Amino acid sequence: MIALSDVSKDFVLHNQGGAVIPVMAGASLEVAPGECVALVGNSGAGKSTLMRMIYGNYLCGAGSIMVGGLDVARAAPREVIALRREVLGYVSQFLRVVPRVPTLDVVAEPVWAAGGSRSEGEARARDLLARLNLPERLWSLSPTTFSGGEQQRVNIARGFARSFPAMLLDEPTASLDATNREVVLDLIREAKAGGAAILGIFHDEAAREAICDRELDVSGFAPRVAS
Ligand SMILES: Nc1ncnc2c1ncn2[C@@H]1O[C@H](COP(=O)(O)OP(=O)(O)OP(=O)(O)O)[C@@H](O)[C@H]1O
Repeated sequence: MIALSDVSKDFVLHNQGGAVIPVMAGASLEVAPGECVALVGNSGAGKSTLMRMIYGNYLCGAGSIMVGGLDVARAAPREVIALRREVLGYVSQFLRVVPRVPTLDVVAEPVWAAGGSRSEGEARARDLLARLNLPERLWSLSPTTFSGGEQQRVNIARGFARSFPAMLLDEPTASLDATNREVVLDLIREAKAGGAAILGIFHDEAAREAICDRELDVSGFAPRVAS
C-alpha cells in the first residue's frame, strides 16, 4: 500500500549561501495493508522528513513513493490533493483549523468530504469526541481556544473520522493522559483491523510495542558522507 524505493532527499538552504544538507539516500520501505510500522532513529535522522515526503509536503530528490498506486514523487498537485482526500490520512500533533468552525464540524468534515451524509458525519464525530472524553459542552465551540490536550483530541478525532487505506501518524499519543492514550491505541487497532497500512512516529515506546508490528530505523537511510 505504501512502498518507497531508493528515495533521497537533500535540503538546499538558499538563504545560507545555497548550502546543501543531505538527509537521506536509498530509502526503501514497504507497509502492507493492516500493518503498522514505527519509524525510529535518533533525533535528526529524518523521520519527519520521510513522513512529509510521503504526504507530498516535501519534494524528494530521487526514487519513487508509491501510495495506493500513485507515485507521490511525480504526482501533480491535484493528484496529491485527491490522494489526501481518498487514500492517505495524516494525524499530526497539532490542530490547524479555520477559526469559528464548531468542533463537531471540524471532526465531521472528512466524512462529508468523502460523500457521507450530514447525519453520518455528525454521528461519527459525536462518537469519537465522546470516546476521547471531550466534554459535550465544547462540541459547538471552535477548538481555537481549547487547551493543548483538548485540541490534540479534536485533531485525533478528525484524523480517524473516516477510514483511509493508508495513514501517517506523527506522535498521536504525545502528551495524552493514560485514559485517552488507550482510546487512541484502540482507534489505531481498529484502523489496522480495517486494513489500513499505517506508518508512524511514536516516541512513546510502550505505545509502539502495543500496536506496531515492526520498527524501521531511519538512521539506516543516512547518506554516505565523503571523507
Ligand atoms: N525544512 C528544512 N530545511 C532544512 N533542513 C531541514 C528541514 N527539515 C528538516 N531538515 C533537516 O533534516 C534533518 C532531519 O530532520 P527531521 O525533522 O526529519 O528529523 P527527525 O528524525 O524527525 O527528528 P526528531 O526526532 O528530532 O523530530 C535534520 O538535520 C534537519 O535539520
